[in-house]
Amino acid sequence: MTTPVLEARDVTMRFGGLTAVRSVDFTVNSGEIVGLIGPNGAGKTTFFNCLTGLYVPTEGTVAYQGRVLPPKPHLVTQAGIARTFQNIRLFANMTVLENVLVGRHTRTKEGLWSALLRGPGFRKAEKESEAKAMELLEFVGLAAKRDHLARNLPYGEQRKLEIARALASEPGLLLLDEPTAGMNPQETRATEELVFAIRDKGVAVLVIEHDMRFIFNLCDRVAVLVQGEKLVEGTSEVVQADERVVAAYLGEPFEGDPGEAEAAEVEAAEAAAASESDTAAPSETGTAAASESDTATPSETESETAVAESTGDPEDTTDAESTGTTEGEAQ
Ligand SMILES: Nc1ncnc2c1ncn2[C@@H]1O[C@H](COP(=O)(O)OP(=O)(O)OP(=O)(O)O)[C@@H](O)[C@H]1O
Repeated sequence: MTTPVLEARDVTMRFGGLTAVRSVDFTVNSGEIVGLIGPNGAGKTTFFNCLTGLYVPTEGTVAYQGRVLPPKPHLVTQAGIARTFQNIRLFANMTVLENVLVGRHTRTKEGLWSALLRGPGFRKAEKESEAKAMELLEFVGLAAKRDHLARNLPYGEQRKLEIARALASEPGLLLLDEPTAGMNPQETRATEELVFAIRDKGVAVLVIEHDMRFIFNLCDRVAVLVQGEKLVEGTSEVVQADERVVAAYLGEPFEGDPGEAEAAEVEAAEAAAASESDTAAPSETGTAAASESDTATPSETESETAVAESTGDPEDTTDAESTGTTEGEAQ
């Protein structure tokens, strides 16, 4: 029987005047792999951050196994939700094993004094933790590299290590933010197998990814965010066949487009402003030239944006998201 693991209700996140996520309802059931897709800037990571307590949603609630979660990352992890990040976040100068042991801290009972005095209780707990961490390293295929520094692992293995560390907190739900970003096809395929194996261990998975083949192969259900709103949700077949999804990715407007009302408002305001200025200064010379240059500007800006966007995708490897965590990056 499937039961809801995660239930987000009416989640909205605003940054000043910008609504990045708008009234999103979302459920992940036990045993499911669910995909969250959408064009750049659709609000996917913001929504993840609301689920994991990094952001306090402006409105709405997030519940895990029926209990509303406090918006605090460590309490969310303790409750049973773990995540990886778009930009890899490992302790670069720690070993592979140590990175996984850090992930276990929410599941160990030994306190600070016990750790400092290294009493028998602490040593026993430490042994158990190490055995569990090694099991996870076997699971992701990194056991042989237990003593390597995280920073020396190849990129694909750093991603695996992040997943092992997330699993170390023994979650019931794992959130993966672009797990195959920067991977070659073989690594992507291996990640797909790994996610299936995680699900088979009884952990539900929610994954954000831009690689559509990966998503549609992997997921039992896919939700599409566009401009902060959930546009479509269904099986891979349903989502792939929905013309609104294709239009959203191609940037074409469609009926009921979440941005349509706003665009109409802006157009109406611009038209009103133009007709006011026409009435105010009907005989001014140079109006035509000014309006020509005005119309030229947006397309110049667009092409600048297009160039900026086409010069690679640096965000995934070097930029840190501002999360307030104290973790170091491996790169
Ligand atoms: N901390 C923040 N402060 C202000 N605006 C933000 C913040 N984080 C995200 N945004 C804005 O919210 C919107 C959604 O961004 P978000 O990163 O969630 O999108 P995304 O779907 O994850 O995009 P991508 O696929 O490119 O990672 C964007 O317009 C972004 O600029």
